[in-house]
Amino acid sequence: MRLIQNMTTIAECTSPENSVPNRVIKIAVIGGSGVGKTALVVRFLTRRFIGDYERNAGNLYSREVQVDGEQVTIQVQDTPGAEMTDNGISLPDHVTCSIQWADAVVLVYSVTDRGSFDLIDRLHQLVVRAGGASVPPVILLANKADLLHLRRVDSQQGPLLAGSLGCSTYEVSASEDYSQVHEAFHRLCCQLAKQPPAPAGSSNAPAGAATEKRRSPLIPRPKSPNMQDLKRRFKQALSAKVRTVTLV
Ligand SMILES: Nc1nc2c(ncn2[C@@H]2O[C@H](COP(=O)(O)OP(=O)(O)OP(=O)(O)O)[C@@H](O)[C@H]2O)c(=O)[nH]1
Repeated sequence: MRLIQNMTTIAECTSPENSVPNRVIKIAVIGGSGVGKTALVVRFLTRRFIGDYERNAGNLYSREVQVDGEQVTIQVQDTPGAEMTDNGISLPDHVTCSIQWADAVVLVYSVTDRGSFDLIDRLHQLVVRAGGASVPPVILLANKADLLHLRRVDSQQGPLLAGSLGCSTYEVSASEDYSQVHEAFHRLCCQLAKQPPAPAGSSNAPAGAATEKRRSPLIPRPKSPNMQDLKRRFKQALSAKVRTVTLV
């Protein structure tokens, strides 16, 4: 519970008498600035595309879903954008902590932003280093596929890069197509759900017991000045079936 203090979560209504804790699947979403990380996370969790976000300080979203017939809690950590600088890569600490915390990582670039594509290799190296002996599953998302006239990364380049990194890739559009986004995240969740369950008595333990050693116990949470605004937006976006919960 400490991990999700002071964070906005998005959850479907659940039965309060359900005493068996759900399996928790933790996913970190990382990539360059403005590639659509928040838009993708929100699209996956709420089906909605909300086109207007403040710069992301790193929020954790949570939702209960069915994966292969099992009720699981998916926690998705959105992260601030990484940037290439003259001295290498500029990476908020939050990103590294999120990778250490996660059971799986979603790497995102925008097909309209060559720089964000060039960052992926470096970000993947970071994931491999942070993972040590147990590198988490990774998928590569090429976002903004709808912006044909602004494309700067050919559609063949994503699969080539993914092949060299040993991960799956999906070309998606958070704004135009929910099903592609859902398929990418859902397949990842299915893959994680097949891993052995966490050891008894550790509800915050990762899905794979072997990966426990690399987990960061607590992600430092930058206080987002935009939290109130985000809450308002999500309340608008959520359907009647879904409620917004803030855990303090
Ligand atoms: N056309 C189009 N625009 C998109 C898509 N995904 C995101 N956007 C837009 O791209 C901009 C950035 O989206 P965000 O979701 O805030 O990107 P981010 O990666 O979270 O940004 P940072 O938090 O600044 O790193 C917003 O104006 C979105 O509306 C997409 O698939 N197509």
